[in-house]
Order: sequence, then C-alpha cells, then structure tokens
Amino acid sequence: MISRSPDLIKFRGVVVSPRNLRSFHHRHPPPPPAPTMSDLRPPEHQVAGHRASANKLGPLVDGSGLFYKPLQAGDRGEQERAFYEAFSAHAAVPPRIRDAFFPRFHGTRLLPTEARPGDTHPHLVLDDLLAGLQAPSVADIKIGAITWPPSSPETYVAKCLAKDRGTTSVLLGFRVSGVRVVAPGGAVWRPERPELKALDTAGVRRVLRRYVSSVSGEGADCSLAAAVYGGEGGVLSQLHELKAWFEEQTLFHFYSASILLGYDANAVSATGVGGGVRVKLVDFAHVAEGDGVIDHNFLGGLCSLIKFISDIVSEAPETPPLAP
Ligand SMILES: O=P(O)(O)O[C@@H]1[C@@H](OP(=O)(O)O)[C@H](OP(=O)(O)O)[C@H](O)[C@H](OP(=O)(O)O)[C@H]1OP(=O)(O)O
Ligand SMILES: Nc1ncnc2c1ncn2[C@@H]1O[C@H](COP(=O)(O)OP(=O)(O)O)[C@@H](O)[C@H]1O
Repeated sequence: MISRSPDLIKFRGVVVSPRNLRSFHHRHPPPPPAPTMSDLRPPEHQVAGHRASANKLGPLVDGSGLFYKPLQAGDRGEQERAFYEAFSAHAAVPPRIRDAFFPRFHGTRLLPTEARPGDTHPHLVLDDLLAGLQAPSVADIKIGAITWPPSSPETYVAKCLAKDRGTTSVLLGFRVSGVRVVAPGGAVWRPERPELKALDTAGVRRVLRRYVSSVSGEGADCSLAAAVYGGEGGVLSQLHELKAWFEEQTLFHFYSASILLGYDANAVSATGVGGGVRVKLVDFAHVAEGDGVIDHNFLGGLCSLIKFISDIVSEAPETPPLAP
C-alpha cells in the first residue's frame, strides 16, 4: 500500500523529498477559486463508475477544465489521494509518461454536493481529460484479468472475482466498462451497463469497431479506424508507448484502473485525420506498490487490447471518408 502523512509521502520505504515536492508544486500551481454548488454538475460525458445524483456522490465538473472526483468511502479515497501524491512527485516516473497518460493532479478540495446538502466533501482536483473536445466519443476499458489488489478482504475478492469471471476480464485481460459514440448529426450511441457486462469476445470486438464507426444505429463501418486507432498519434501508437513503460516500470501495480479513450467526433469527421485522440489512465483507488516486479496483470491486458485494436485497423478501410 502507498502510505502518506500530512507532510511526507512515503513510497516503497522511500520518503519523496521535499525538494521534489517543491518542484511538484511549482509545476502544478494551485487551481482557481473553489466553485460553488451552482457551478458544479455531473460530467455529461462520464461513461462508467459511480455517478453523482441526489443521494450519491460522484464526479463533478464546472466547465473550467477541471474534474472533481469525490474521495471514496473507507480507505479507498485516501489510497487514491496517496497514489496521486506519490505518483506526481516520484522522481522515477518519466515526465513524458506522467504528462501524456495521466490526469494532472491539483490537490484536493472541499466541495458542496447535492448528495450531502449543507456539508462539504473532499474531492481530488484533476484535469478534465475530455476538455476541449466538442463531441467526445469515449470508452472506459478496465485493464487486468484481476481487479483486486493483494491483501483485499475475502468478501471484496469474491465480489471482484465474480465480476471478472462474468465479464471478459478473465478471458481477455480487459473489459469494456463504458462507451459513448457520437454519430454524424450528433446522435449518441451509449449501451447500458448490463449490456456491456454481458459482452463476450465477439461483443467486445463489435464495440471496439463501433467506437470508430461513423454510423447511426447499430452497424459498424470502421471508417474512423485509420484516423483514431491507426496513424501517428493514434490510439495504437499511444498504447505502444504506454506498453514500453509498463515493460519496465516496477513502481506501481494498477489493479482495477481503466484506460480512457477519447476523440472529437466532430473534428475527426471534419478533417479526416486526428481528432484530438486521447489515451489516458484513470481510477487509482486500488493501486498497490510494485515492489520491484512488473505489473504483468496490467501489461497482459494492455497487450491483449493492442491485439484487438491492431486487428481492427488492419481489416478497416485505409483512409476515412472525406468530409462532406
Ligand atoms: O459499486 P458497484 O457494485 O456498482 O461496483 C463498482 C463498479 O461498477 P460495476 O458494478 O462493475 O458496473 C465500477 O466499475 P466501472 O468503473 O463502472 O467499470 C468500479 O469497479 C467500482 O470500483 P472502484 O471505483 O474501482 O472501487 C465498483 O465499486 P465497488 O464495488 O468496488 O464499490
Ligand atoms: N480526469 C477525468 N477527466 C474526465 N473524465 C474522467 C476523469 N476521470 C474519470 N473520468 C470519467 O469518470 C468515469 C469514472 O471514473 P473512475 O475514476 O473510474 O470512477 P470510479 O472510481 O467511480 O469507478 C470514467 O469512466 C470517465 O468517464
């Protein structure tokens, strides 16, 4: 586990030095003044995880480019905060990896919530990874055949194991937890959670093909596969860069973390290339120390995802259709 005290961050028995912390704070200046309740709303493009409602805590945004994730109950919230603090300041994490693949962490903030009227709750302040995308097509893919960290209570292991076996996690090393695809004209395709949980291997392939298709309804033409998955800066090249880091890093084991894919459906169909393709990691409530061992659970799932996406790119039309 990653330990934290008010002034020091300890990771793998090493206290992250105050000098590193100072440089961290220098690189990450404090966010603007706290938003009020009327500024805050659940993110329109959230595809998985706990959602904010009248009686449940969930993430909030205020349109400023920040994403506020409530600290979760038990020690989970503190674990996630400890991860962000250790990761943000850790000298062994390459800055390029931190900047390209992780939301920037701006500390924590007490915010009012609809679920707890009259009270405030601590939230992690993160970059909104979808900021700047006009019409975000988003997929949350939970990586790893195993989704619980070692030493989890037996009841939690049993709950996770049932979900991992009941979805494609055990078989493929990943599962699709959430997806939304914006079609030409703005219609949004967004399967419900039970539908995603019931996907088999063929179903996962269908969803990953649908994610790069420019159709309304159920079909898939994969017309955006070359622009979104393939090519320079596309999903595949980013996943390969991430994989190269996972082949070496032994600092953290990312149980139950997700890869969040995002692109701008408007930009990609208008230009035929690019579309602000994003590949990011989210959800670090169950990260454990790596203890000098590679994260083979995450790495295996990542390789499997790369294979699925590579196959889609090789079968797809080479160039996307020209914009009308
Ligand atoms: O609360 P539940 O049963 O909906 O489960 C959450 C999962 O939703 P699901 O039912 O699989 O769609 C949820 O899955 P998604 O992120 O939606 O795929 C998480 O696994 C969440 O755990 P944590 O936030 O990583 O600690 C899960 O929360 P915990 O079960 O760990 O509390
Ligand atoms: N930094 C972020 N920027 C934008 N969207 C995010 C960010 N972090 C998470 N999300 C969205 O919120 C969802 C749930 O996030 P996650 O951290 O997995 O929460 P939970 O712990 O409740 O599962 C993701 O599927 C994604 O849609």
